[in-house]
Amino acid sequence: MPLLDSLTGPGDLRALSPEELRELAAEIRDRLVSTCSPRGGHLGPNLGVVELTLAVHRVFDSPHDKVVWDTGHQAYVHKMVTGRAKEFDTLRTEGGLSGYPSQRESEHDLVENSHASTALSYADGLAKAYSVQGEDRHVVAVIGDGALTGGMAWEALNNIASVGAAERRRLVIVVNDNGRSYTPTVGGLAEALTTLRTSPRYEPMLDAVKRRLHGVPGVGPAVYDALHAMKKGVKDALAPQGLFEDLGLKYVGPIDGHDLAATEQALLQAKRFEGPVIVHAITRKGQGYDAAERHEADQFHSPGPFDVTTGREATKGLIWTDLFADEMVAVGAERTDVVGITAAMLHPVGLHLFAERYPDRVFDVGIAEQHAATSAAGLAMGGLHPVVAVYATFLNRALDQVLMDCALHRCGVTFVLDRAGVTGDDGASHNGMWDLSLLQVVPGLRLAAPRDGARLRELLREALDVSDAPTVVRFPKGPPPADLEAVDRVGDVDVLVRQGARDVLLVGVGAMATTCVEVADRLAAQGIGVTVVDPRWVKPVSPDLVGLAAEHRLVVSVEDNGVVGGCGSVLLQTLNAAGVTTPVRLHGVPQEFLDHAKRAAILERIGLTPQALARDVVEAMAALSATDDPGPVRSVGRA
Ligand SMILES: Cc1ncc(C[n+]2csc(CCOP(=O)(O)OP(=O)(O)O)c2C)c(N)n1
Ligand SMILES: CC(=O)[C@@H](O)[C@H](O)COP(=O)(O)O
Ligand SMILES: [Mg+2]
Repeated sequence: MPLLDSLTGPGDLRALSPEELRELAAEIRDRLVSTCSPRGGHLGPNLGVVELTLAVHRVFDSPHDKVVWDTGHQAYVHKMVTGRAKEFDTLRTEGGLSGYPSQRESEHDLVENSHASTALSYADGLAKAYSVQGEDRHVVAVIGDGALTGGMAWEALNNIASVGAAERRRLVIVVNDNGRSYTPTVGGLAEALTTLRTSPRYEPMLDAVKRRLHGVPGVGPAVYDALHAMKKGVKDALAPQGLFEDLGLKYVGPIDGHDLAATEQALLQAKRFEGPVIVHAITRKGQGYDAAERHEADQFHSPGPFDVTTGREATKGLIWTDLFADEMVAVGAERTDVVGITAAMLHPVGLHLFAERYPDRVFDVGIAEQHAATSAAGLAMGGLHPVVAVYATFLNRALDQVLMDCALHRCGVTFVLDRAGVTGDDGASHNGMWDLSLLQVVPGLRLAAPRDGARLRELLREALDVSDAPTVVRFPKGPPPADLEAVDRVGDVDVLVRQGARDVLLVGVGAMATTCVEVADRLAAQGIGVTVVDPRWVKPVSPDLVGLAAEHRLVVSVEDNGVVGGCGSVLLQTLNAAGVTTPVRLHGVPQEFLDHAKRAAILERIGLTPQALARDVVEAMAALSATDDPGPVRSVGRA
C-alpha cells in the first residue's frame, strides 16, 4: 500500500523518517497529477505546497492547532494528509471531496470561502479567542503572495501587529510566496516580496551554523535564540529592512519552501515565539511536474482536463469569455478612452488580448476588487471609460464601492461579470448567484444580461455609451448558446417567440432566454399560448415589459441568479407599483449555498431546465383556468 494511503491523520507524519517523507512527497505529487488530469483542478498551487503542508502538519497539532488556508484552492495536500487520501479521487465530483476545505468533510477544515485575502482575519479572530480563553493553541494561516495583495489581508495585519495583547497571540502566518497569482503578482508589495525573496541568503549561512550545532550536547533553545539575535543583526546588514518588521511583526525567512527540513526548522522557530510571527516561504507553483512548471500563462493554476504525459490540456471550446475578449479588442481600436481593469485574473476574465494590443490601457490591481471599482471611478472622473472585468461572485466585496464611489458620482464605469450564475465545480462561494440581487439596490446603475454572443457584443457597446452611470454586463461560465434572433421588438424588449393566445409571458434573463424558447416549444404542444421575451437591459425594468405583462394571463420569469431580490422579484414589485395584477411566478436559484457539482447537474436539480419549467407553467395554467388564480406567487426553491 502506498505510504500516502496508509496515513490516518497528520500525527502519522511525525513518525516518518526523512527518506519516507521524500517518498511521501513524491507519492503526493503523483496523486495530484493523476487526480487532476481527467477532471482539472488547482494542480499548480497544490504542487507548490507539498513540503510546506507536510511541515505545517508535522510541527503543529491540527485540529487542536488551527490551520487556515487562504482561498483554499491549495488545500488538496492538506486533505490528503488529514485522512482523505483514499477518497481523493472523488475530488470536485458531485458528492465527493470539495476542491476547497469543507467542515463537513473533516475537523481539520475550517474556512470554506474561496474568496481570497480572508485567512489573516479569521486567524486574528481565532488567536484572540484562544488568548481571551487562555487556551494553549496555535493558529497557522497560510496565505499566498497573491492573496496578500488583497486589502483585507492588510486590515488584518494592522490588527495582528498591534502591540500589547498581541504578545500572547500564538499566530503563525506562513506567506506562501511563489511570486504569482495566475500571472506574476503585481504591485509594490510584490516588488518588496521579490526583494526579500532575492535578498542575499543569510538563511543558508545561519542554517549551516545551526546544522553544525545540531545535536551538540547542551545546545538548546537558548542557543538558537542567541543565533536568532545574531541573525537579526546579520539580516539588517544583508537583507532589506523587512516589509513586515516595519509593522512590528516578527519575521522568519525567506526560506526554501521545498526544503522540508528548513521549513520545519523555521516553523519550529516561529512556534517558539509567543506573539505573531511571519514565516516567508519561497515556493514554486507547479513544482515537480514539468508541464506545470513550464506552463507560461499561469503554471497550471487551474487547468482543465489534461494529458499526464504531454501536459497538453483538452481543447476548450468557445466560451463566453472569448467573445468578450474579442469584442474588447475591436472596441479598443475605436475608443481610445476605453481601458481595462483586472483583479489578478487577466486571462480568466478575457482582457489578455486587449492587453497585448493596448498594454498601457490595462491595469492589473492585484486581488483587490474594491480598489478596482473605486480606482475605476477615478479613471472615469479622469475622462476615461474603464471596463472592470471580474468574476461575478468576487464583485460582492466591492458593492459599497460600486454604490458609493461609482453610482453616487454617476461614473461611466462598465463592470463585466464573467461566471455569473451557477458555476458549479468551485462550490458555494463561487456561484455567481448574487449580482442580480445586490445590484438592484444601486440607484442609476444599468444592468444588462445578454442571451448570446451577438447580444453580448451589442450590450457591451451600449454600456460603453453610458457615461453618467455605472453599467453591468453579466454572462455565465462555459459555452454561449447559438445566436437567437428576435422575431419582433417591443420598445427595447426583444420578442423571441410569439405563438397562440397571450396566455403566458416567459421572461428569459440572459442565457435563460434560450431555455425559455425550449419551454415554449413544450407549451405549444399543450395548446398554451406563449410569448417569450428577452429584456436585454434588466435594470431598470422596461415600461414595455410592464405593458407586455399586462397583456398576458401569467408572467413567468427565469433567471440564473438567486430568487431573492433578483430580476423576477423586482419585476413583480414594478408590476404591483404599476397596478398590473397579472400573476407572476419566479424561477431562479434557491437562495442557498449550493454544494459543488457540474453546472448542468445543478440546473437540473434546481429545476432550471425546459422540462421542469414547462411542467410548472402547465400546472400554473391549469390552476389559473380552474380558479382564475395560479396559486400564490411562487419562487422556485427556498428563499
Ligand atoms: C476575491 C477573489 N478574487 C479573485 C479570486 C480568484 N483567484 C483564485 S486563486 C487566485 C490567485 C491566488 O494567488 P496566491 O494567493 O498567490 O495563491 P497561489 O495560487 O499562488 O498559491 C485568484 C486571483 C478569488 N479566489 N477571490
Ligand atoms: C480559486 C479561484 O477562485 C479560481 O482559480 C477559480 O477556481 C477559477 O474558476 P474557473 O475555473 O471558472 O476559471
Ligand atoms: Mg502565489
